[in-house]
Amino acid sequence: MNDQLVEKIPSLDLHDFTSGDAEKKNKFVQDLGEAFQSIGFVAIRNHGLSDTLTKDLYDAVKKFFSLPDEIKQKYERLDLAGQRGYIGKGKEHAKGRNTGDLKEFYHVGQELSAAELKAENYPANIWPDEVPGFKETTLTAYRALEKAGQDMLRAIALYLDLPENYFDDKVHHGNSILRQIHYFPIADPDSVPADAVRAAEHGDINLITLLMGASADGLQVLRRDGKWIPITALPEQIVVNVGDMLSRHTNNKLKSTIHRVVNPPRELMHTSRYSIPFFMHPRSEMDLSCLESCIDAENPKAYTDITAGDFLTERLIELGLLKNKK
Ligand SMILES: O=C(O)CCC(=O)C(=O)O
Ligand SMILES: [Fe+2]
Repeated sequence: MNDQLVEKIPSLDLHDFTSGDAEKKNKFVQDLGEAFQSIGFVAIRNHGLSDTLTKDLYDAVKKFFSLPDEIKQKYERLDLAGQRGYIGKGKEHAKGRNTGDLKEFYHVGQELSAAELKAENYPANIWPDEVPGFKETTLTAYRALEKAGQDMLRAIALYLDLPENYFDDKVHHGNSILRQIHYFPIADPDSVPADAVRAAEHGDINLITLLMGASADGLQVLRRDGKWIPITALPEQIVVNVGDMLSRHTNNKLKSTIHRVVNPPRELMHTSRYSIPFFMHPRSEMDLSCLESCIDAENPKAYTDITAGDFLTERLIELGLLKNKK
């Protein structure tokens, strides 16, 4: 068990894992595993997203969010539980809260043929007509992040003494979501509920999250001793963290660390913040039961058995995105 209390999240180079150098690969696996057993977050470079792609993606996202609310609302489909398209201001709240977050966002999932979507039981993507290039750029980024996520999961599998390809078939056509977020400007800070924040503290639902744009101020992670640590990623890095599904599957060996996005100082509330997390989900049928190798006398089994699909449904109800049908 790694008991270090770090002041900043560790930085790793994904090229060390993929370059074919066995020594570097082993070190990457160990460093990643130790980081995920303690702070639950790392910053990664050489993740496969070019500067041009990142810039094009942000340009498209900024264009979309600058459209009038009435136009954006054309792409809001609340019957899809916020799983595709636009989700309006204040609609999502963190688990255990009622006040909505100060954000609007857009969700993109797997782009598959109609037959494949039906087989997986996924809704089709929704694309805005008003922003040329939005679809192409978003899908290119989706695929690059999915590839980087697959490499990260291979490293995690090795750290857990599982076959390197353990997660491969589980994430093939997985229910992953690219979330483009706009923390919108607020002209009068007194006009929003006093306890409203950009993103209230939460753990992510999925296996791992790959986050573009965390370098802008605001993102903080909760260290084990209760101290909030600001994330300071470099422009060329993306941040990768453990989500609740992976934490559950490893019986809490890997940590899904609570994080939040705090509001800027009052005089900067009129400014925007953008970020783009990729939530890497497995296929709905993945069994998230705690791995036997992570259960022992000191670490008794902490969770009941559940599939990824059922776990997601449970959490979407808790987030206010899915109405409880019971
Ligand atoms: O905006 C960020 O930096 C983080 C967003 C986040 O944690 C989330 O959407 O789950
Ligand atoms: Fe998050």
